[in-house]
Amino acid sequence: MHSAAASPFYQLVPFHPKFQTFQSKTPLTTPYCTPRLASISGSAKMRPLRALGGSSSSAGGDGDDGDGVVTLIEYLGKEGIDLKDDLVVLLDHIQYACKRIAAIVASPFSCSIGKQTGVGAGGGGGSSGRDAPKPLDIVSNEIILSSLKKSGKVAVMASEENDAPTWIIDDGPYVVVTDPLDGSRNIDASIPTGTIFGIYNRLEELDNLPTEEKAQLNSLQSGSKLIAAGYVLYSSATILCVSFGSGTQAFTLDHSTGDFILTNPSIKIPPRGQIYSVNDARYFDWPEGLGQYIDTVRQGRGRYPKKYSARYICSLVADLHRTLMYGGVAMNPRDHLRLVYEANPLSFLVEQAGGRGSDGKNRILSLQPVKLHQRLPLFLGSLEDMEELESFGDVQQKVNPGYEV
Ligand SMILES: O=P(O)(O)OC[C@H]1O[C@](O)(COP(=O)(O)O)[C@@H](O)[C@@H]1O
Repeated sequence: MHSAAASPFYQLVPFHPKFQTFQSKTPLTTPYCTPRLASISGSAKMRPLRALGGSSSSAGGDGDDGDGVVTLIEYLGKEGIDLKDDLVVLLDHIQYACKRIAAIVASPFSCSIGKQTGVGAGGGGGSSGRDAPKPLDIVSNEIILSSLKKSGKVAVMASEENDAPTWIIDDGPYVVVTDPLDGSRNIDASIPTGTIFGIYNRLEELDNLPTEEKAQLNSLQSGSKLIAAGYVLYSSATILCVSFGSGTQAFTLDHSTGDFILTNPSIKIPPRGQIYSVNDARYFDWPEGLGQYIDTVRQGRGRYPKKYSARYICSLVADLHRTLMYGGVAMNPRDHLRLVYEANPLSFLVEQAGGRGSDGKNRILSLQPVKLHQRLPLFLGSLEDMEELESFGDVQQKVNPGYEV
């Protein structure tokens, strides 16, 4: 018998508190259990359990101690890129939160969350209708917020799901912006979803302002100030892709140990792909330039003399991940996606992989946000594809007849 009715759903997935401080060398069999730096030692020196066994001598530099396996925490720590301890602790809490979300979106009980929690409309930016948050959006938001609080490293969290940023602690060194579960409108069909996050330093010069004001201003930093950004893709594999400003790396969740394993070091987006990704049903609402660009590349009449293919999952993280892997351009040409917690972190990742993020006219990271839930057209992709697209001039869609689906 399940006692599901008695407790919030997200407490029912297999995360027993005992696993959060698990230190045994015994191989783990329970999925998603990972040592948690902050709860064990608060130090970046803690080494997680090995994914595949192997020697303990260090090869140095990339966290690989000779067995060819590098976990996320090893990569971040002293034997990897050697981030500040505070940032390692924060990342450890973010990856833990995302494992919890991964378990929930894949759970047979996820569809009953709404009934159990009674959550529904509301949420960030006064959204309603198709933009209203789904129960899983709210649950994911709570999971991320709880992890950020427990990290002790975050002053303020700005989320798609909250009208205003949430002030957490005065001396937290970091600011986190996040879309906790993007693409959740697809969730009932088990289509991939994702978490997006960006990390800034707290602006200490604002410390004396009233809380609401400093929360807002810290969250509205330009994307050029990001110190880290990432996404977690919940798909056939759970992928954590992250950049700290020196390249973009992807890690794949090993379900047998609960570790994220480095699988795609130094991702380089191909300079040109052969794929465009857009909601093609809006063709007749597009401006002339965008229509001409798509017509050109799909007929193989562009600078690259091959016919392009269309791929559109309608889940931003999934569409971007494919674009990073295969090249091409992923876009949403209307004012729909959000600058602060979607466009900025994703543009940072794409640029760090050698690509470009633009609103069709300007580099995304050069834009100064003026409000938290600000929307804009978004184009992300391979350098040559982006240059060709922008050469058509008029690519931002202004017409919105009120799409319902
Ligand atoms: O309806 P469109 O214009 O194709 O937009 C789809 C896009 O909206 C998103 O679902 C995000 O919208 P929400 O932030 O409202 O969930 C993306 O994942 C996806 O790329």
